[in-house]
Amino acid sequence: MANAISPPNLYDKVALKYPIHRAFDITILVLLISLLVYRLLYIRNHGFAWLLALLCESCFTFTWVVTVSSKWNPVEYKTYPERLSQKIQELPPVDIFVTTADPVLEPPILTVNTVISLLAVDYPADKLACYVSDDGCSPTTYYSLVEASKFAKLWAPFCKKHNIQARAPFRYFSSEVPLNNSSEFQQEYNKMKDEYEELASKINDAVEKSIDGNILSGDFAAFSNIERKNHPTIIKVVWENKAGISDELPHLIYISREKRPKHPHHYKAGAMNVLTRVSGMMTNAPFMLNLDCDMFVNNPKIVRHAMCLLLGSRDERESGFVQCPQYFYDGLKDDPFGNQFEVLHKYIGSGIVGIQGPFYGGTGCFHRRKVIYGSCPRDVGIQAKSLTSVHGDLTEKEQLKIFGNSKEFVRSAAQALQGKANMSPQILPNLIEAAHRIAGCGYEYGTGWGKEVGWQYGSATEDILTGLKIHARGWRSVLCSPDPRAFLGCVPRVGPISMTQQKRWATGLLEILISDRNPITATLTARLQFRQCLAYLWILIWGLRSIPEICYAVLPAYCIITNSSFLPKPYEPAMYIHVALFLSYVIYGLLEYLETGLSIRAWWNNQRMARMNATNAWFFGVISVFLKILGISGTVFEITQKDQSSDNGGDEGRFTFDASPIFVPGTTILLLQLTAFVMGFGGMQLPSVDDASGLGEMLCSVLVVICFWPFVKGLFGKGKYGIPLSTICKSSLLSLSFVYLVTSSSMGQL
Ligand SMILES: O=c1ccn([C@@H]2O[C@H](COP(=O)(O)OP(=O)(O)O[C@H]3O[C@H](CO)[C@@H](O)[C@H](O)[C@H]3O)[C@@H](O)[C@H]2O)c(=O)[nH]1
Ligand SMILES: [Mn+2]
Repeated sequence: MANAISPPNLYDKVALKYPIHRAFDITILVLLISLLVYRLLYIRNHGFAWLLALLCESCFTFTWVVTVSSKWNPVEYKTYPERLSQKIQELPPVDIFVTTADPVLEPPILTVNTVISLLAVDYPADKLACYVSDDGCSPTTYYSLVEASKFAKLWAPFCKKHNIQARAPFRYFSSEVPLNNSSEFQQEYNKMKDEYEELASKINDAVEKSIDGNILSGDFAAFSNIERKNHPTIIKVVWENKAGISDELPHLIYISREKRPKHPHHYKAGAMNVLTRVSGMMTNAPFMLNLDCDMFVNNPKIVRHAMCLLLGSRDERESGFVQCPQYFYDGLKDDPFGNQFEVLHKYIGSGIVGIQGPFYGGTGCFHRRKVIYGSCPRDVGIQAKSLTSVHGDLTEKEQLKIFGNSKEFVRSAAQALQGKANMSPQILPNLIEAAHRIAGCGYEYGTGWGKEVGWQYGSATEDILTGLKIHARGWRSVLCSPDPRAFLGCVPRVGPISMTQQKRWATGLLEILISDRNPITATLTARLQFRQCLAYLWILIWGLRSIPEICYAVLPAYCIITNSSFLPKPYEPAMYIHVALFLSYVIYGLLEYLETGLSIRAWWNNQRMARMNATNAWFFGVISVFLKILGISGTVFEITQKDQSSDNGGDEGRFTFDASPIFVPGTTILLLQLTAFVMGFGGMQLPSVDDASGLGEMLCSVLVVICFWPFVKGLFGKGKYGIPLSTICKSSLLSLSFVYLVTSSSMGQL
């Protein structure tokens, strides 16, 4: 029994080697620095355009430095769930959280599929409990869950018996009928298919009839006469695994937390904290898995894979949390909206994994309950008091202050902090009254929730902020990327929706950067590693990057209009720096895409979307943070619409527009280039001093137009494919004022 003495590893950490990539990284860095040196040396001979180019290129160089640092040591984890039984006696309990917020933007059938797939995972059912938070307070969602739990009682055994991979029924039944000739399987398959169709049609009917709030009764009475943003807490035990049987269904609990108009509810972070507390009181599992409502289980063994990482390391500090990469299903071909992030995951993602560990991505993540409650890794010892207010020596009074005024909850939290599982199984319905109190909107007032413990408030990207807080206390995190992929979610399939999402991210990230919880402070005063700080900066500066991007996109047009230059002339040797930089950047990008198995078209789409997102969505992120600082408006979490299959009727992937001001910057940049062409070719340029614009500026301007080609099409498109007239008017006005201003000020200088 050699195994008993030294059990095998539950996982391996493998360093990945990409020497060619490193060569490109360094080459581009050297070229960028040479460019900056060259600009500085010749700054005296040149005008404003040169200075602006220098400033923009300094920003790009900084971005490149943080990118290279983030990518430098890529790492991958391999997990061996089949060895779990040799290493541990009993699998630990896991509480699962699913959040949904709007039955229209997030159709209940999607949420229900996610929940069903979770109820059917390959893990002892008595060790799981699934909590669904419904910020939409929708009786339709509740009804759908009740019906879904009935279906899941048939579905889970079917999946386990036949070892089905796709455990979200809509996914399973939308693929071809599996080749299994046994008549028993065929019979069961047909039965399950009928059952699922019946469930889907029931849910569909409920959505269409949209249950009338005045006539709700019985089990639904709690939903009668309420408003979505003004209602008491509703908690319902949809299904309880009373006898604790491992092949029954896990518990399923519905929660709609209290909302009142005057109380901030902190969007998803607020919902997560309520889920944390209610589950703490009911099942108090030491591990928690959280998922957005559209992320279904694609690898039924995922909880076991995660356990390899959570239980397999000698020091639990190594795995403060386990994040699965966010992958999507049914993404459009060649990623026209640049939002599938495959290349990003592969290179930057695995690079960050090699530093202090992946960022928390908001979904598909396994947390340790005690880490969420604010604890530090053991080895931090005496330092803990400076890193967290939740340390070993808290009195009960202090605990009540931090965790809120509920003795029952504080007792469960103390257990969780000691890493103990819930010893005595509880009868769930008996706990509902106490649970109501901790789900109330006044409960957190004056406590540590949102700041010292739980999901962090104050940013629209609560995920990054919460993960940052955890890393700052000295925890590391791990990436779990089994084959097949762990979870799959929806990706926006329409341009404007994707842009709104990017805007929210840029907003939330910038909110973190300017707050006192930024990574620089965390490195100086806490235990965030220096290179992890650079990795956080790489993502937190998304919004700010819009400013040099916009300036650089306007620069060629500016130079042509004012007849000045920001590039060396074609015969000057310095031109080689620019050409080499351009070529190595393009070749490197193509290499990454082709190696990932993507097409050249996908590379181009991503490049162009990166420019369009930066100049439009990210810029609006900056504006909304600016308005927040001025106190003019608060930032909001605009929910991403999940199912847009019918929205783009036949012409999927074509960019569409709406009347949102988000498209003004892009349209203006485009109109400026067009104006510049007219002035350049029409001989309307200003007379030049000695530094006339030339071929370089013209080519750059053409390149900008090509990047903004969807906007060119939008200028001439009709309906949703066209840029609305109001946007064109605003942009024309902006462009004209710009041309007037720059020409009149240049004339003044002559
Ligand atoms: O008031 C709210 C708003 C949102 N949500 C839920 O939050 C999740 C994420 O919202 P979604 O609109 O899908 O945002 P995405 O941009 O797709 O989400 C990404 O970015 C978010 C941070 O901006 C993270 O929280 C997410 O996990 C991550 O997937 C969904 O389950 C929502 O139901 C709530 O529960 N309450
Ligand atoms: Mn989402």
